[in-house]
Amino acid sequence: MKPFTTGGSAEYRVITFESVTKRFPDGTVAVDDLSLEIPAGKITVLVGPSGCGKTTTLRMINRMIDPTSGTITVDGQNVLDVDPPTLRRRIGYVIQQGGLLPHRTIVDNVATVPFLLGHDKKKARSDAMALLERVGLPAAFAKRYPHQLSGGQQQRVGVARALAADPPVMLMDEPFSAVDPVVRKGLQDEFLRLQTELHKTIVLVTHDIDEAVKLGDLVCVMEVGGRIGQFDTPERLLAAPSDAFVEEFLGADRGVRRLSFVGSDGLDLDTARVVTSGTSANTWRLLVDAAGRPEGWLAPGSSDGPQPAGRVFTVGRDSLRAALDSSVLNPSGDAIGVDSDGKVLGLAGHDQITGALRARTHEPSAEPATEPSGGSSGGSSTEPSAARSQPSPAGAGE
Ligand SMILES: Nc1ncnc2c1ncn2[C@@H]1O[C@H](COP(=O)(O)OP(=O)(O)OP(=O)(O)O)[C@@H](O)[C@H]1O
Repeated sequence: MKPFTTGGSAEYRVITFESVTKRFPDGTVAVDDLSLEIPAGKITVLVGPSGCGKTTTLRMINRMIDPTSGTITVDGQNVLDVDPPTLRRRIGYVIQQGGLLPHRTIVDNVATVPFLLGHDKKKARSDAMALLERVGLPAAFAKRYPHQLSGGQQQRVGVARALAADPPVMLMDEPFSAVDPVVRKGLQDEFLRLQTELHKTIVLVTHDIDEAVKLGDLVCVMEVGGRIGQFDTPERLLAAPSDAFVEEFLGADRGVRRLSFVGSDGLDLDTARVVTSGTSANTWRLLVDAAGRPEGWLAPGSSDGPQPAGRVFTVGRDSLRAALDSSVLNPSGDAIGVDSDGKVLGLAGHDQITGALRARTHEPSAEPATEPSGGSSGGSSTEPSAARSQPSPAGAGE
C-alpha cells in the first residue's frame, strides 16, 4: 500500500468514493451508495438543498465522520487506514466564519498546524505572514485577535490557515457564506486566482448554485438522501441538466448564466456604425475618439450631443454574458466590443449575441456528458472553460 505522505503543492491527490453510505445511529441515511471520483488539482463543488448530505460527504474525507459502508480513498489509500489526526494534518479544512482560535493572534492562528508539527516558530510565523499577504490581508492585521476582524477578513485568515501546512487536499465547507455579496465576490475571485497558482485538490460545499457554477471545475448536484443528481462541468450542467430535479435546482435563468461559458470571440461585429465624427442619422452610431475609444452615442434623428457610452466588453477575453450585459447597459441596445487597449472593434446587438450562442450550442463541448448521473466525468470535462479560467471583472465570474 502506498504511504500517505505529507504533501507539497506539487503532489496532487485523487479522492474516490466507492459505494459509500452513511447511516446515523437514529436511522437517518445522510449519504446513500455514493460513488464519485474527485479529480486531482481541481475544484470540485458539492451543491444541493439543505440536508442532502454535502457536509457529511465532506467530513468523511478527513474522518470527522466515518462511513457505515463503502470505501473512500485519497490517492489510492483507504482513509480508514490512516489515523484521523495524521489525516487531518495533511488535509486542510476551512469552515464558515473561519473557525479561528479566539485567544490567539491572527499570525499564530495561521501558524497553528506548523506549530503542531514542531516547525521552527520564527519561520512558521514568517511563512504565516507571507500567506496572510497572499490572501489579501495587510501585515497590520497579524497581531490582532479574531474578534477584531470583520467576517470577510476572518474567512481570509481561515483560508490562510488551511494553506499553512501546504496540504495537497483542501476541504471547504461554505467558506464564503457568512459575508455580504460584494465581499463574497471578492473572496471568490481571490480564491480562484490562488488556485491557478496552487492547483490543490479542493472539495467545496455550498448550497448556492451560482457559487458552485462560478468556482467549480466540476459540480456535483446532490439530492436529499445523499444521491448524485448530476456530476458534470458547470457548462454542461447548465446546458443539459440530467433530470427535472437538477433543472429546477439550477434555476429559471440557467440559459442566461450559460452565456458565461461561451467566449465572445466568435461574435459578428458591426463596424459601419462606429464613427469618428457625425451628425444626425437614422440609426444609433457610436462616436469614438482619435485613439478609437468610445466617446458617446449619437441618437437617431437627433442633433443633440452624444449620450454617454455604457459598459464595454473585451472581445475574446470576456464571455457572451459580459457582451449581453454591455448591450443592456447601452442606450442603443448594442454591446461595445473593444480590444485589450480599450479600442472599439465593433458593435453587437442581441441578435448577434444569441446567434453566437446558438452556433456554439452545436459544438461538442456543449454536449451532455455521456454519464450524466454520477461516476467520473473523465476526459476533457475536467478542464475549466476558457471563459472560466480567466476570472475578470466583466468575465464569466459575474
Ligand atoms: N449526527 C447526526 N445524527 C443524525 N442525523 C444527522 C447527523 N448529522 C447529520 N444528520 C442528518 O443527515 C442529513 C445530511 O446532513 P448534512 O449536514 O450532511 O447535510 P447538508 O447537505 O450539509 O445540509 P446543510 O446545507 O443544511 O448544511 C440531514 O438530514 C441531517 O439532519
